[in-house]
Amino acid sequence: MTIRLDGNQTANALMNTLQGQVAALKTAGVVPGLAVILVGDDPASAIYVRNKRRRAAAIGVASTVYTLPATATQAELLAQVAALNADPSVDGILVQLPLPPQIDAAAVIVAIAPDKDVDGFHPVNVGRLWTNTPGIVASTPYGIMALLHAYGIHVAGLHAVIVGRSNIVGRPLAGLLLNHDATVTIAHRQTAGLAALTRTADLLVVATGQANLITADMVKPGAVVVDVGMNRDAAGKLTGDVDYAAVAPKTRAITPVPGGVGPMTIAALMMQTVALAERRANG
Ligand SMILES: Nc1nc2c(c(=O)[nH]1)N[C@@H](CN(C=O)c1ccc(C(=O)N[C@@H](CCC(=O)O)C(=O)O)cc1)CN2
Repeated sequence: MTIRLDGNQTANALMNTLQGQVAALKTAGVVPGLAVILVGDDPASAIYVRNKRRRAAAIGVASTVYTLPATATQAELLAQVAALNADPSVDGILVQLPLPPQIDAAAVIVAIAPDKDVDGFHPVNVGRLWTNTPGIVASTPYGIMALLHAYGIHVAGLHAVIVGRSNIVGRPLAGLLLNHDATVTIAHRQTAGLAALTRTADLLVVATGQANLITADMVKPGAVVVDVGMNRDAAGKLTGDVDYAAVAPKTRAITPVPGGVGPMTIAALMMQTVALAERRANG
């Protein structure tokens, strides 16, 4: 029988644990602080930021959202980052992506203090991941690993195929899976023979932004399938990159969209914010 990897349920369980950790921190005089910078008026980003704030409030993390207009300059954004770097009450800083075109996202990420970079996008944290001394890791890959762990799915020895090579998902997930002894292949737009490759995957992770890219014939029977896609159809309905109805019966386990990886992304952000606050509490 196929296991539905329920991100909502798993995230809620993790939140309960985090609530206890935050209460213990507060008793020790430390309130975990999360700063979120939102630039512009992308509607999806506004929803994700609102959900981050709600999740933070629910477990007792003090979160502040700094909203800058779509016309904000690079200098204004860097000044905001610098102020938060210097604020001792802030444990984690993140800049919601995507950014407006006049902003150089890489330059902004590199300006965040690496030990406050709760998104794990700073090159120092990327280097830590790829040298297998990870501290903070990108939230979506971290959330995927937590989801697999919650369902007792061990990746050691599995052939993991990741379709998508973004800095937010594909690349950091490859590092994490490798660190957990999976054999990893990353596929992308230029990969020839995608279907032949995905059919070799024991663990197939898809993060392309192409609705229904993965069809049943592209999946090995008994594979674990993780769908990171978030696509809106003409009616506004959210779908993943995997044809869920056709693929699910072939799999050992699969994430739904919505309710799979998305909620785990925010849970992972909270886990890492609390971990940074614990680091502060422990000196
Ligand atoms: N600075 C960052 N920017 C972005 C990140 C990130 O990790 N850091 N990831 C994504 C957006 N994102 C979090 O920021 C995110 C996306 C989706 C979800 C989620 O819960 N999705 C729901 C569906 C929501 C809906 O109906 O639209 C689900 O899958 O069930 C959470 C977080 C890009 N930017």
